[in-house]
Amino acid sequence: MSSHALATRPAPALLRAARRQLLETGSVGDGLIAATLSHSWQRCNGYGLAPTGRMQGAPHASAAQLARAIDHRHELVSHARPVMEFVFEQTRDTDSMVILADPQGMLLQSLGDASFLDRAERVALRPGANWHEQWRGTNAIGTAIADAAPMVVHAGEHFLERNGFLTCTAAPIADPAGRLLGVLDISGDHRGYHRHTLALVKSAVRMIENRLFETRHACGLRLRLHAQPEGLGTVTEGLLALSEEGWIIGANGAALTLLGLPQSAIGTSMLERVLQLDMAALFAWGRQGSGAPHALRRFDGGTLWARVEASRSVLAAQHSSAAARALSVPATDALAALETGDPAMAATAGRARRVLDKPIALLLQGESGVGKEVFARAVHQSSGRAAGPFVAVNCAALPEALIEAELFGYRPGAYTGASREGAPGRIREAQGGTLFLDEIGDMPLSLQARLLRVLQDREVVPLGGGKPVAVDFRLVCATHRNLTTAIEQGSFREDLYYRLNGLTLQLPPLRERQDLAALTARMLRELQPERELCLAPELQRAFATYRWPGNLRQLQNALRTACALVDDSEVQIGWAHLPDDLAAALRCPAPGVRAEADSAGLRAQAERSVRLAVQDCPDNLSEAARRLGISRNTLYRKMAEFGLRQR
Ligand SMILES: Nc1ncnc2c1ncn2[C@@H]1O[C@H](COP(=O)(O)OP(=O)(O)OP(=O)(O)O)[C@@H](O)[C@H]1O
Repeated sequence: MSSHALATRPAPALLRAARRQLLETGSVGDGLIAATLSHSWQRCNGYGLAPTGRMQGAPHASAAQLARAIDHRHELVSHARPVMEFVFEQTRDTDSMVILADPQGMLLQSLGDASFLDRAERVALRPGANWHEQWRGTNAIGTAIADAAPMVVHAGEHFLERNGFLTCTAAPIADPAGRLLGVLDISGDHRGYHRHTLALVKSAVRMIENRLFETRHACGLRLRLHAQPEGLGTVTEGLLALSEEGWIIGANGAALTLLGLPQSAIGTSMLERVLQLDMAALFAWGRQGSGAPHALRRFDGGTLWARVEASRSVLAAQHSSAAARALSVPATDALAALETGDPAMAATAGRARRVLDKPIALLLQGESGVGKEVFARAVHQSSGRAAGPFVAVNCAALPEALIEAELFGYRPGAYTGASREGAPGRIREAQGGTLFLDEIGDMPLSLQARLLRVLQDREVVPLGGGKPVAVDFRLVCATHRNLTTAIEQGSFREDLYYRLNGLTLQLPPLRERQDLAALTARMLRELQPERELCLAPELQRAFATYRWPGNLRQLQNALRTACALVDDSEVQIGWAHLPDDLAAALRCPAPGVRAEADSAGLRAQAERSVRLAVQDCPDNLSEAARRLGISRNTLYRKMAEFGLRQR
């Protein structure tokens, strides 16, 4: 990370000359002031900010919004707080304050000298205020976010003159997957400027990042790295989290520096590419458990010292999968293929694995597009029924009469339009395998009663009568609805719910997953196996803060488009390769405080998008759904909600 850390600050006269030039010509000539500063000033000019006079309405969160934001970032806040207190102790009585901000520039918490607080209050340097550059011009917090780098903004370097009495030093805080989590800042009276403040902020950020890393990867395979063995265990050590196959799934900044890797390597690189090492040896060291440092060779000949740590369960799992490999049994099941480093997803797969071959029905819950059907297939493939059929039925897609025939089968001539041969029905087709009932919450009540009978009696009676036929299948259901609410409202049978819900598994929405980088890398490999494509770093950052309303489906569609647009000579996916609507959504400043309240606006926006997509593809709703990054079922629901009719 480069930092705008000048040993000496530019003279006020130089700053004045540069500012005049900016206001007169719209840009600042090379060499007058540091490039980081002139770029930031030009951005502020572009935002239409005026350096003098009254400030335009910057957003300020209400107490409830602030509490929600703190709650949303509770992991960051809880790890940052003790470090902030430590930093505050170091800076006490220096007319300054220590501040934590979120990635949108909203101040979450602060600790300050009483003597300075009054003046800070005047420029809204208090929790709830937003210090994004767009509102407050060049400032250490906002500019550190914009440049993803540590930043010092001193006195007249602030774009708004009203902030000129401040000296501010900030550094971004990244999570172990390289995503921006927040910013730590020390702000004070400009007369108290001290060059060592930058070093203090940087090491405080390192402490917070290391604490986050230790919590996130407490259960996996970890490597501590340092150029000297004595450096292991200190705040300067590199920290790496690895998957069993050796993928780098988490890292702190020091580890990336030691290995000479960019942040984009997290989730996309294997450790064997940068170090001469054998994963089996790594596990063996972990099993020794002595904590002794081992020497590792970089391909450039340098030596690094490493300490290996792994939880017992990881070591045991690796041991049994190594044994399975030795017996040439597939080492990983289909569920393992869905684990790309997200702890919630790994826990869900682990719970499913425990009941794989037991007669326990699974109920998958999660938003549209999180991969419920993919998960159901993986359960099937990992189970003893893998050789049998996997039959998926979408209960929301068909009218009641058809779904009844589709599911339970019918005898010849059972109803008008029935085929002459009759049909066994999807339940019987699942014989010996898995029946997946998607959108079970949308199943009509009358069919719920029939399904309940099938599950109780384990036999099906086809429509039109006849002898019951015994059936044996594994049931997996999925819904995005809250079935308990549906029961209260009388639209779902409670007795059926208990039959379906042997075990409920919750699949996390993409915005909450910690493995976005690894997941993206895997999707890119699957889409273009013969190429090594990766995301441009600025896109990675934008992806990490986006909400992904369409979840994995939306991500996969975006990457599919990008793969189609990227030239053969290119290795990085950039803005130009994204679908226009996604690029626009990613570019618009993160919603932060402003958009939160505006759910009516969001609804109107959603309605507009759905109308446009349906207008564009009136005869192909699958295509319309694909463009919107939602499933066809969701599109039908949205069309009904917005009063749009199918042609
Ligand atoms: N682990 C994964 N890796 C790659 N792609 C995935 C993964 N999980 C899901 N997808 C992709 O995301 C899309 C949505 O998956 P799926 O249909 O399983 O979601 P869903 O939760 O059942 O959606 P809905 O509720 O809308 O039916 C599919 O195109 C699928 O290929």
